[in-house]
Amino acid sequence: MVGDSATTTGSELKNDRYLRALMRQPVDVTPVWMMRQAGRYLPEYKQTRALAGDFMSLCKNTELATEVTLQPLRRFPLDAAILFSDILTIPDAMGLGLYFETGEGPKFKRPILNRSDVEQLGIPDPEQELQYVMNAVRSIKKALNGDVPLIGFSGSPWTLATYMVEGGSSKAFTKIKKMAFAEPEALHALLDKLADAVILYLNAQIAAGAQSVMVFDTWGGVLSPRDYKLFSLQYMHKIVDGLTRENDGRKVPVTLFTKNAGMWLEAIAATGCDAVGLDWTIDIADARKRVGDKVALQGNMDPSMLYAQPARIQQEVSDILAGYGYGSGHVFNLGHGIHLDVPPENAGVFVEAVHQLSKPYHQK
Ligand SMILES: Cc1c2[nH]c(c1CCC(=O)O)Cc1[nH]c(c(CCC(=O)O)c1C)Cc1[nH]c(c(CCC(=O)O)c1C)Cc1[nH]c(c(C)c1CCC(=O)O)C2
Repeated sequence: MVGDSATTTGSELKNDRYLRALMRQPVDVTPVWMMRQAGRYLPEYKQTRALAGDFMSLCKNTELATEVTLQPLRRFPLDAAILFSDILTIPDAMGLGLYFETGEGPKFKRPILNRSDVEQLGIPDPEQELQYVMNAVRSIKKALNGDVPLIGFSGSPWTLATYMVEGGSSKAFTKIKKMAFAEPEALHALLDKLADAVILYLNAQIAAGAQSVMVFDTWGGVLSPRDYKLFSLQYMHKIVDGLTRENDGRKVPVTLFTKNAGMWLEAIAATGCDAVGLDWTIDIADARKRVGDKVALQGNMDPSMLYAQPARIQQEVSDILAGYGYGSGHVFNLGHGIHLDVPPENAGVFVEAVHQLSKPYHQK
C-alpha cells in the first residue's frame, strides 16, 4: 500500500541523503534544510495560521500542522521535513499554561519559582497530553509518502527550564541563574525531570514515525564552560543514552544543537550523538578538524545572509561547502532559524546553490 506509514520504512525513502549524510555515508550532493523552514516568511503559512486562529491551535490541528510542514517542501527541493510544533509543548503539557503575546514571544501563566513547584510537576504521557504532537507526526509521515525523511525534535532540558523559570523569553537569564547558584538541587531536580520527559517524548515521536531527531539547546551558550557541562550537556547526554536509536531496521540519527557553543564542540561530540548543529560563529573547517570523523556537522550559514543578493548568497554557500571540504558528513543548514521577513525567493536561491555547488565534493 503506497503511502501507508506502516509500509513506508526508512529504507524505502525516495530521497535519503539527509539520513545518509548524518551517518557519514556517501551522498550525491550535500543535503539541505532550514531551521524554522515552516513559518511566517511564507505567505501560505500566514494564511493557514489565520485559519487556525493562533499558533498553538495550529500545532494542535493535525490537518493544518501537516499542511504547514509540507509548504516549504512544495516551494523548495529540501532534503528533510521537520515536524511543525514547538519546544514549549512539554512545559505546556506539564501545566504551566503556555500563551503567546504578539511581538513578545512565548509566556507561561504559572512559571516555576522554587523546589516545591518542581516537585509538583508530572511527566507528560506522550500519547495523552501530547497526543496531538504524535498525531501530527503520523499524519505528516503519511503525507510525505516516503519522499524525504521526517525530523522530530525537542528542546533541551536547560533551554526548556529557562522558559519555565523565567516565565518566558529572557535576555539576562537572572532568575534561572539565581536558581542554578542559590538552589542548585531544585534546578537539577527540574532538569532531571525534563530529561525524562524529553526521552519519553522523542521516543514516542520515533515510534510514531520520526526518522531522525534533533535537540535544540538555544540557550546553553549563556553558561560558563563548567556550568554548561553541569546544567545543560549532562542532561543532553542522558537523553542521547535514553533514545531508541533504531526504527524500521534503520538507524535514527540524533543531532544536538547548542547555540553559541563552538568552543565546546568536542564535549558535545563525545555524548554519542550522531551530529552536531553549528551556528555561524564558528568556521566549519575548524569544526571539522576538531571533531574529525566522530560526528556529522549541520550548519552553518548566518540566517541574515538570506537578505543578500543571490550572488552573495551563492558565494557564502560556496565558501561553507569549501570549508567543510570533500566527502559526506555535512548537512547544510542555517546557523539558526530563518528570519520572518526574508524573501522566500532568497531561500530558494540558497537551497539550489547547496545542491548545485556541492556536486564536486561528492565525486568518487
Ligand atoms: C527557542 C525555541 C522555541 N521554539 C523552537 C525553539 C528552538 C529553536 C530556536 O532556537 O529557534 C523550535 C521550533 N519552533 C517551531 C519549529 C517548527 C519547525 C520548523 O519549521 O523548524 C521549531 C523547530 C515553530 C514556531 N514556533 C514559534 C513560531 C512563530 C509562531 C507564529 O506563527 O506566530 C513558529 C513558526 C513560536 C515560538 N516558539 C519559541 C519562540 C521563542 C517563539 C516566538 C518566536 C517568534 O515569534 O518569532 C520557542
